[in-house]
Amino acid sequence: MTAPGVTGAPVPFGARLAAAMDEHGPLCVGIDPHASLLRAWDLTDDADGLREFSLRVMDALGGQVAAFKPQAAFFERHGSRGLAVLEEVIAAARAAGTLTIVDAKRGDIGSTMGAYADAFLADGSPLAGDALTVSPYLGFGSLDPAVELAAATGRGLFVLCLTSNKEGFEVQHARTTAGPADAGDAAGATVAALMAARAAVLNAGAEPLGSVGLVVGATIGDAVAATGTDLVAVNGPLLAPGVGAQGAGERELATTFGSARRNVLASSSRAVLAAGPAPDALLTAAAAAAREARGALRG
Ligand SMILES: O=C(O)c1cc(=O)[nH]c(=O)n1[C@@H]1O[C@H](COP(=O)(O)O)[C@@H](O)[C@H]1O
Repeated sequence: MTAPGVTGAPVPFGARLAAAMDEHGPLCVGIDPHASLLRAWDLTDDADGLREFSLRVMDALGGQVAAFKPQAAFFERHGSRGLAVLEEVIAAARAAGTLTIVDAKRGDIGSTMGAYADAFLADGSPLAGDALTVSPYLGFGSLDPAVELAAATGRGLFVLCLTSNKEGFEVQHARTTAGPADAGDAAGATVAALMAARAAVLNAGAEPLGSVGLVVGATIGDAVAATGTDLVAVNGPLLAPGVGAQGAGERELATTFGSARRNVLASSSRAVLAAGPAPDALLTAAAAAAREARGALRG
């Protein structure tokens, strides 16, 4: 269920996220219920423990942060009961008025991508949050069914561009050769720059922010410049995982994104979750992470 605008059309995700970042600070809390975290919280590593963990996070932080990002893998590892918990988490976030980015990193072709879009982006689907992470490495155009359904329902996408893991360069820094006929100026560009250019076309003219975002890890050092990726031109939200447990902090956030930093949504999972299970401690950890993100990205 998307938030209706004045005209009855859904308010686009980019506008809703921009407002949430202004209100709560540019921080997304990732919900990654690792087995080790369940143990640390004295919970069982099964669907019951997963449910208890996730709903405690919702209770402690719902309405207090710009967004949640449940990582689908940690729900899928508990089978169908785990997926039911993911549905419950999405509904709880909606009830709390907090945006949800479902981190499922889907990517496929044609009608199969259409089915993923139906699952994660259609009104009424229990797995549909406010946005979805997607992988463009079957070609950006393979994401068209998701792009179209997200636009129609006021939802957003985060397209993997420069990921936080050290292996990503093999694909993302590679250069296209002659380039397909429709690549235009991007022919011969790095793959990352091409993905960003494609997102920029979709977000052109959107205010205050388009709804087709990119994932750009906060751990990538000088990769934005090295790949010639124009993050300002994207005019969309930039999801920046890698904060906290993967080692990035205020300095990395401030230096990685340059003049695109106002569009960045920093994302931290384990570093916030490890503060639990006490609700006050979770809230304190999230507030500290949000303060740091605000200082680094909006100071
Ligand atoms: O799409 C993502 O969120 C993502 C992209 C990326 O490049 N790197 C990355 O770590 N992530 C996700 O962000 C989360 C990071 O968790 P922490 O390292 O615990 O903060 C995990 O759910 C990852 O799957």
